[in-house]
Amino acid sequence: MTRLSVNINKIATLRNSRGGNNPDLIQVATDCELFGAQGITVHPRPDERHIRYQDVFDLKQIVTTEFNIEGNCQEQKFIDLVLANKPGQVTLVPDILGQITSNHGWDTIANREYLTGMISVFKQAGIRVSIFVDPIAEMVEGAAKTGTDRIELYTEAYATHYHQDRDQAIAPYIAAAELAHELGLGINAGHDLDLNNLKFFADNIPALDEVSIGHALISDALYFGLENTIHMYLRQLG
Ligand SMILES: CC(=O)[C@@H](O)[C@H](O)COP(=O)(O)O
Ligand SMILES: NCC(=O)COP(=O)(O)O
Repeated sequence: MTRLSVNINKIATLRNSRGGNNPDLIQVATDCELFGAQGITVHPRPDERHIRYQDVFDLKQIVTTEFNIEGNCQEQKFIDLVLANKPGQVTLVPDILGQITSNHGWDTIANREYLTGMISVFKQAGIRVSIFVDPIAEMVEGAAKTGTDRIELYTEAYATHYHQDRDQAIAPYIAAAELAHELGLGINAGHDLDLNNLKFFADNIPALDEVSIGHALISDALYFGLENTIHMYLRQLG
């Protein structure tokens, strides 16, 4: 069954907006796991707009499911943060400074040598590595040559086009996942997955190991409550 990793970036956004500790990020992470989340994901960014580097150290002490740290390994501070905390998984995302959110996967062909070197650093530390890629065959093939354990399919395009034509929206992701599986890569997915589009995605993507979901899930929790919302998302994953 596909595992649900809850991204708690937006809890930190709310907390930071008033400068205090409400909502308490550590308590929310603990409760997410209590409510059934099978992983906790954070995406510390250099401007610390939401997840702060200290949050990662604090979360490492209490996360009992799988801890997934996402971010840009082109920042030395990110590399040091991950190696100091040794999460179960690191997800390498090619963000550039000032992006409102992540909006593209790696060019795994142009960055093959760089990614191969970075991936070996984290794997030697005993950390599973996933790299953020678009559902493009050449990028998946390039990912397989870097030594990464998994890819994370960037699902914004699927979410954007889901309502117009869901079969057309998911087609490149099915093809990319089939290729990744043939190449021996694990398959994660994330970005803009929500209660409307998640079940169709999970039902149709072969060998999907994990989805990481944050923005929509936390937004839904404002209406349905966090415990109920996590259960609703888990039900979509069957
Ligand atoms: C890589 C990915 O798709 C998510 O981690 C996303 O980047 C969330 O980041 P924000 O919460 O800052 O939008
Ligand atoms: N890797 C995707 C993630 O962690 C959360 O993305 P989103 O659900 O906040 O768009």
